[in-house]
Order: sequence, then structure tokens, then C-alpha cells
Amino acid sequence: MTDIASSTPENSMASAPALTIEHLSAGYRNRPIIKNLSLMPMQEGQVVSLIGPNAAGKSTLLRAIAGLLPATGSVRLGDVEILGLPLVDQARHITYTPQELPQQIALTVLETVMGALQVSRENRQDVDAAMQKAIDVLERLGISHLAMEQLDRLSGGQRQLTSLAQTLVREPKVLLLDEPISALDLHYQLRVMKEVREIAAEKRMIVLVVLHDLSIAARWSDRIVVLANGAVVAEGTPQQAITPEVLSDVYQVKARVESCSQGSFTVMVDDVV
Ligand SMILES: Nc1ncnc2c1ncn2[C@@H]1O[C@H](COP(=O)(O)OP(=O)(O)OP(=O)(O)O)[C@@H](O)[C@H]1O
Repeated sequence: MTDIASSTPENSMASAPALTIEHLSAGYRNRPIIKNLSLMPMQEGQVVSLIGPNAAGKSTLLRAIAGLLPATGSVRLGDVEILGLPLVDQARHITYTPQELPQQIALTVLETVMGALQVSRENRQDVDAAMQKAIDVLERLGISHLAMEQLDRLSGGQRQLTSLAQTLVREPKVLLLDEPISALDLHYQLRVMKEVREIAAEKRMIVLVVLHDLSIAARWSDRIVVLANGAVVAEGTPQQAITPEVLSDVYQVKARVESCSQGSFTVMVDDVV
């Protein structure tokens, strides 16, 4: 087995670990939600969007991959089996950002983001490096002006951006994002998707993101997974996965998929079925 955390950039490039999910089942008490689910391997640098109706099991799937729910099956990063590892070891590879906004604690945004790096306060160099990293992420997300604001004085959208900064600063190998743009205005929705995509490519991260806006998912994802009733109903490029037939089956809407001038496409919903 390969120890991913201790591998050098050279040999990790050579082995290019993919995230492979096979025969995954998970749920709550006596309530199975995810049933024997397998996905195409997700490659380094890829952004994969998970879409589907309310209660389809999207958050449950992310929590199961992150090791936060009892699950059976296999979640492998390269040849390392992640499922069943102690949470602290799993967290070295995978970071999950939940749908819920962070607690309104009395820390500044900068302190909150730096806190995610868990450096010792004794070591001045580490603290300085952590601060620089945190500031860089805040700048990328366009919220460096909030660095000295207290978390409990922020709006919902500002707290969501802080939560994302807290996750990104750790540069995990696998990033699981549950509706990261649900509280954001148009500018920040696009800004976040653009930055997540760029950071994934730069840092060779694997990103699995739950989104409800299909046009945004189509524009910013390499691949789409459509989930309904805890099972995959379509998977592939945005063009392959988001079709009028799938939208009718899964969301019960009459929809068109229209090409845009920039090569992406928009989903136009005409009516409910
Ligand atoms: N803690 C829990 N205990 C029991 N059942 C739960 C729990 N959390 C979620 N569920 C159930 O699991 C199913 C899937 O929920 P999940 O939150 O994964 O769906 P989702 O696709 O993320 O939905 P949404 O788009 O509405 O956020 C739902 O039927 C829900 O009621």
C-alpha cells in the first residue's frame, strides 16, 4: 500500500492516485440510503458535480465517503483503502465541508481560516506561513477585506465563503463540498466555482461538489453524476449526463439544454411534467 501523505510530488505525479468508489452502501440506523453505488474513478485535478433532487442522498453520499457515516464497500485513493480508517487518518486525505454554515463563534475570519492549519503558536515561522496561506485563500475568494471581522458579525454568504476558505487552505487531496454556493450572490457563485476549478487543477485535488444549479454544474465540471433514490441514474460529461430525458425522469420537469456562445450550455426549464 502507498502512503499518500508521505509520497513526494514526483512519485505522486507518477502514480496519479484516482478516487475510486465501489459498491458503497450507507444510511442511517435501519434506513439504507446509498445502495451498492459505484462511480467512474475521479482523476486528480478533476471537478465532479453531484446533482439530483432533494433527498436523493447527495449529502449522505459525501458523508459516507468522508467516513462520517457507517458504510460498506470501498473508497480508495490510489491503492489506499480509505473506508474504515480512523477519522484522523481519513482526514489527512479527505476534507468535507458540510451544507450547514459554521458556528457563529467570536473569532476573526483570519483566525478561523488559520485555525484550520493547526500550527503550533510557539513556532513563529509556522504561524507566519499559515497567516500568509490564509490571506492568499481569502484574496482568491475575494474576502480579504473581511479578514479582521468577527465570524459572529458576518452575513450567511460571508460565513459560507469563510467555511470554504477554511477547507481550501488545507489543500486536501480530496475535497467534498456540499452546496458551497447556496448562500452566495451571482458574483461569488461564479468566483467560487472558478477558484475551486483553478485550485483543483493547480494542486491536483479531486473535487466532488453537490450543486443544485445545473447550468453552473455543467459549466464548471469535468463530469456530472446524477443521483436519485440513492443510486446513479446518469454519469458522464455534462452533455452526456444532463439531457431532457434525464431531467424529466429525475426532476419531473420539461427542460431544454441550450448551447451558449462560450461553448457551455444552459438548462432552460419550461414546465413541470
Ligand atoms: N440524520 C439522518 N437520520 C435519518 N435520515 C436521514 C438523516 N439525514 C438524512 N436522512 C434521510 O436520508 C435521505 C437522503 O438525505 P440527504 O440529505 O442525503 O439528501 P440530499 O440529496 O442531500 O438532499 P437535499 O438536496 O435536500 O439537501 C432523506 O430521505 C433524508 O430524510
